[in-house]
Amino acid sequence: MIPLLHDFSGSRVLVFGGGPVGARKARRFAREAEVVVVSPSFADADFGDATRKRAAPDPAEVPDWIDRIEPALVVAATDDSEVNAAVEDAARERGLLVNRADHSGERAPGSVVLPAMARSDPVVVGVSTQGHAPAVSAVLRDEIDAQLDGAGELATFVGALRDRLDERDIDSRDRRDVLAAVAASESIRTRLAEGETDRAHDGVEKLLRKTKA
Ligand SMILES: C[C@@]1(CC(=O)O)c2cc3[nH]c(cc4nc(cc5[nH]c(cc(n2)[C@H]1CCC(=O)O)[C@@](C)(CC(=O)O)[C@@H]5CCC(=O)O)C(CC(=O)O)=C4CCC(=O)O)c(CCC(=O)O)c3CC(=O)O
Ligand SMILES: NC(=O)C1=CN([C@@H]2O[C@H](COP(=O)(O)OP(=O)(O)OC[C@H]3O[C@@H](n4cnc5c(N)ncnc54)[C@H](O)[C@@H]3O)[C@@H](O)[C@H]2O)C=CC1
Repeated sequence: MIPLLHDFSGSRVLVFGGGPVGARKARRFAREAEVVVVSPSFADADFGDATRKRAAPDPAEVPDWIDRIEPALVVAATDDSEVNAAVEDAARERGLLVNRADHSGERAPGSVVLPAMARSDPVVVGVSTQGHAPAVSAVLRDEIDAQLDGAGELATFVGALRDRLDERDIDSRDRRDVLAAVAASESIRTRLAEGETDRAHDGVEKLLRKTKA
């Protein structure tokens, strides 16, 4: 399996199953997609901004739900494996992305796994065991999360620096060297994490003088 980032803004996601797992998936996707959760009952959990529809479709009724909602991705998170299988089949027939929450290990071709995630926007890290051991993904995610201090600020800062360098007369090799040096600079990252943006800019100027840019 290959990790990809997919932008779901403007898309719909349909979740079958309103238990804790359906809620977790709904919350995740509701950050940017319009999410609908179909279930006969809903756990006392945070579903983000998802719309809840109370219904218990049997396997034969699943395709109709998908055709009505027109999602880009479908999640099968019920506790009924026949319903989950019908969700997977109907999604696949329609060429939609499908995440099946009740399967691990060997995956059907074309299936989607949700990784454990650590974020320091705009930096995002996903960890997966390709379905084999989700608890391991969660532990590794916690370890990575502890290392992300200042990562988001650094990415935002270096992104803006790229634009500023485009306005300077700097050759492309020097540009790359400066960006790599700033990205790797512990002191600039620490200053940014502490909100000392001016001092981070001083650090950049020092590096630029070294490359005579
Ligand atoms: C294949 C996958 C499908 C998918 O994409 O959903 C899947 C499948 C299954 N999970 C099961 C169990 C658990 N899942 C978790 C936790 C998480 N599971 C997540 C993802 C995935 N789980 C995908 C693979 C990810 C990868 O590649 O590593 C995370 C990372 C992301 C998320 O779900 O958002 C999230 C961490 C969230 C976070 O902390 O952020 C815990 C730990 C806990 O709850 O504390 C347990 C109990 C311990 C255990 O059993 O290992 C079971 C058995 C159910 C049963 O037997 O009842 C199945 C089905 C099966 O094994 O058949
Ligand atoms: N991916 C993951 O991280 C995990 C996956 N699982 C798997 O995911 C499944 C769901 O986990 P939980 O939320 O903990 O289970 P749960 O049993 O608490 O919730 C299942 C939900 O599905 C609903 N449901 C039942 N029939 C339905 C139908 N025909 N249509 C729509 N909804 C229906 C139920 O009303 C309930 O709200 C489990 O059966 C298990 O196989 C379990 C733990 C973690």
